[in-house]
Amino acid sequence: MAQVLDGQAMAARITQDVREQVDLWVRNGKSVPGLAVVLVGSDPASEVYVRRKITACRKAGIRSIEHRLDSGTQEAELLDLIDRLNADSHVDGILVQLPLPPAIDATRVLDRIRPDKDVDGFHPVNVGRLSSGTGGLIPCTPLGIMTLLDSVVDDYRGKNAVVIGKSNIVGKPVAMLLLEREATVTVTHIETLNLSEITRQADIVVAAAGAPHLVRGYWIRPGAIVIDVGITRVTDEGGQTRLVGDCATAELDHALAVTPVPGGVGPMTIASLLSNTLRAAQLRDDG
Ligand SMILES: Nc1nc2c(c(=O)[nH]1)N[C@@H](CN(C=O)c1ccc(C(=O)N[C@@H](CCC(=O)O)C(=O)O)cc1)CN2
Ligand SMILES: [Mg+2]
Repeated sequence: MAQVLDGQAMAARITQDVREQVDLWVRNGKSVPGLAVVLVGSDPASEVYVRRKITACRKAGIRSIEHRLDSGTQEAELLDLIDRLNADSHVDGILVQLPLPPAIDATRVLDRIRPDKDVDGFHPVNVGRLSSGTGGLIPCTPLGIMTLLDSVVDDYRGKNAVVIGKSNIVGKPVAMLLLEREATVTVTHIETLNLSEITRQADIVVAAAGAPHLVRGYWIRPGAIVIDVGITRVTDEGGQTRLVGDCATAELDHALAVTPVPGGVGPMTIASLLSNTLRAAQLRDDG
């Protein structure tokens, strides 16, 4: 049987660890780290994620400040809010929940966030730092994936890692992080030909295509590690909805380790946001 990497349990440990570091930070006379959470519109999934982020902040002793704007908000109004949060010394991290309504240019909004408050790691300065291996804030899902992988991989050198998906949020940054550890990285996507032949060469597969059960048992070689990033809500014949990952996990008994959906990468995304917020507060304090 493959080991199931319990993201929920690992996220709870990270939250506790951040809590202890925040308490120490405050005992040393520093101000409580603050995270501004911006939600535009009422996308149901975004509502769930934002709620979870705010609950996680409370558990970690981080002050969260919620800014909810209606779906008709003008881009200028949102940029104005970002400017105010950038200038507010009580705000260490700024998070704009994605997706934004189509009328708003998400790139323009994310580029407006001060790089040192960009706890999502989406600003071009942080993207550039990640690709040049020179620090910066790392996007939350890739950071969570690396923490999960680190629990089963000692040394990435000589390992073949295949990433499925080329998004700016997951695929590209996780490829950079794996490359930084000196894994041999292949980035593939939904248009890649002979995908299963490529994944069969992999020691590590990160599936982030958003395609339910794309990765079948025969795609994975015995002893490989499989990280399932996809979360798709499907409705079965009885009208019941459930979450399905990118991997047919029931066919992966021969893997060394797999992440479940739900309860794998998702909770680690939120835990990584807490670590990034504390880090942003510390980096800003250090000057
Ligand atoms: N500003 C950002 N927007 C988005 C990000 C992000 O990192 N920053 N990532 C995703 C959504 N996301 C966080 O925001 C996220 C997705 C999923 C989970 C999660 O815990 N999933 C659960 C299942 C959830 C459910 O029951 O529906 C799991 O996998 O166990 C957390 C955060 C896009 N937007
Ligand atoms: Mg402060």
